[in-house]
Amino acid sequence: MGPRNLFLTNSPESSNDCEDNPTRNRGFSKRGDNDLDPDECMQRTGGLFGSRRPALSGTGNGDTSQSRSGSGSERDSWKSEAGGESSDTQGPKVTYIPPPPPEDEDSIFAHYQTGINFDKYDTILVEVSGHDAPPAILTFEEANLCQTLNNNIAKAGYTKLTPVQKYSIPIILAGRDLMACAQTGSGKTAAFLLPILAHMMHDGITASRFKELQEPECLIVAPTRELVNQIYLEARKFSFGTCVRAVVIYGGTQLGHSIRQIVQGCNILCATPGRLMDIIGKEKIGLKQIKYLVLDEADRMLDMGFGPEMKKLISCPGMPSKEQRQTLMFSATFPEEIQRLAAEFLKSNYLFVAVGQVGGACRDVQQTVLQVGQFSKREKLVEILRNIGDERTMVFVETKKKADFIATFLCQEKISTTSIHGDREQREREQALGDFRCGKCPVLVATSVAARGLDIENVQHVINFDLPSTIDEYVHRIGRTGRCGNTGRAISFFDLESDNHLAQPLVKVLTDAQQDVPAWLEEIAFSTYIPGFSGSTRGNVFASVDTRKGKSSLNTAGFSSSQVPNPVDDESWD
Ligand SMILES: Nc1ncnc2c1ncn2[C@@H]1O[C@H](COP(=O)(O)OP(=O)(O)OP(=O)(O)O)[C@@H](O)[C@H]1O
Repeated sequence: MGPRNLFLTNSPESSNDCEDNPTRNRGFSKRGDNDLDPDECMQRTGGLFGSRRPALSGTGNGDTSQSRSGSGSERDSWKSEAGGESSDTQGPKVTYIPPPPPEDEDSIFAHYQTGINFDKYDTILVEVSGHDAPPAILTFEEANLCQTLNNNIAKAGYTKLTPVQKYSIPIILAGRDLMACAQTGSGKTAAFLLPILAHMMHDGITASRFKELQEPECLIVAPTRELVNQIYLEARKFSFGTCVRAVVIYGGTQLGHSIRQIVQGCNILCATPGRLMDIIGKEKIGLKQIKYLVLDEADRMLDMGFGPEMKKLISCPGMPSKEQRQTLMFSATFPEEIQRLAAEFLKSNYLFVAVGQVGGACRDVQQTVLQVGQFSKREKLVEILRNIGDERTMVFVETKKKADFIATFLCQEKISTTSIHGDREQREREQALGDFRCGKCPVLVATSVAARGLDIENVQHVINFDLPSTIDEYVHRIGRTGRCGNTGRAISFFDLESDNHLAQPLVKVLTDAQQDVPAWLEEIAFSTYIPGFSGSTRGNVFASVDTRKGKSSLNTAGFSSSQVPNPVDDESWD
């Protein structure tokens, strides 16, 4: 079974798609980029939060809200820009209506098993910084959740808290703002959903009913459509049997469909930024009642790609000030400069939870780095995939065109493959993910649009056909395997022509995750040492704790100078 319509690139639905902009646009670009697809989101650069994107031809896919050169003050520019999808004259309408998820209880609570290393989570060091942090809880019982929530937790197969849950749940229950950083696949979604739902239940939320303007209590934003959909399914699962209604809206789908979902009632809104701003602009969502604002993959939501949108969101009319709402940020990576930006969204007394090392890779993923030149990559990939057999494998490449190209190539090699990237129509993306999830196509070729958050059962392998531009992206990509205590493998092709700037951070990530570091990689890391190097676009590749603690403490949990050759020291990895 081959990928369908692989060459339906540049479809009208997707030409605005800004999900495929990896953190490459945070500055340091490793390649000449000549072979890269035009990355629309590069146009968003020009200063953190400061830039306005130039007008694109409005195609109305709803994941972007540019298209108007808004006039007037910054404060009300949200409205004119948010009209991005509203004009029917701006190109073909998006008509895709995603199929509703199954409603039966078994499907709602379907889950995969925790892995053999689940109990090892208990040994991971956790650091909480900030004042007056409530103590961690050790069991779900200690959280004192209502019976319905406890039933749902049990039906979801959760018997034991993960570390990020132990610390985050009491913090959120205590009403505190939170920035939490924990390894991929360690349960961050439930860490924010459960306490929010507990509060809502406790506050005696009124059942949602049909209204033209809905005023949700909770807003969850995430960078990709598939991820918000996944968060929505989790919210629906945990709110099962309650009167809390969760709704999901995202670009690439019919706007009218999003509106119809919302007007039926909405307590928890899960949204991608562009579609959210469109809907706010259409006055279908009012923000006055927002008590919880969650930024999942928060570092991504605040970087130059989505940061301006998030800034607009918090200055939308009606949005309660940070003092009046609870703001929660979660990610596996949190570069220092982004932590500083985040402060604008959070109360000054926010708490910072670091489970293990900020930006560290999950130790349940066995990482291998192979030296493979550009022209040998395809052959090597086929060799590896033939050895892997039918085990589910995600193959990451750097560009959308390459994703199509490699997927087609693999199909020609009789390896059942599908692909997901920002130039595919939403219908195709969902079909691809579905085919991969169910094992029909055990190989998924993906761009970074699939790097973050996706929780797919049984992904045993991640192959970085192309290494990403940043080490953060690498950590997220390999985190698609080795989830929830299960083990996984990641193989990365390191091209000496283009990847040398990643050698230092890679050595660091491998070492911290107790992986073998190839001698040749260490040598490159050593020889490409640049004092004050800030490649990889992370201000400090090894920021390990709360930036409020200052530089000196940043190194405590992250870096041991004995782990890399001299003269590289903590600071020099900056
Ligand atoms: N306490 C728990 N017990 C059992 N399973 C859990 C528990 N918490 C979470 N899970 C499951 O673990 C998987 C990973 O959780 P989740 O997707 O929330 O991870 P994450 O930390 O957000 O990962 P990422 O950084 O990749 O976004 C999910 O399938 C989730 O249902």
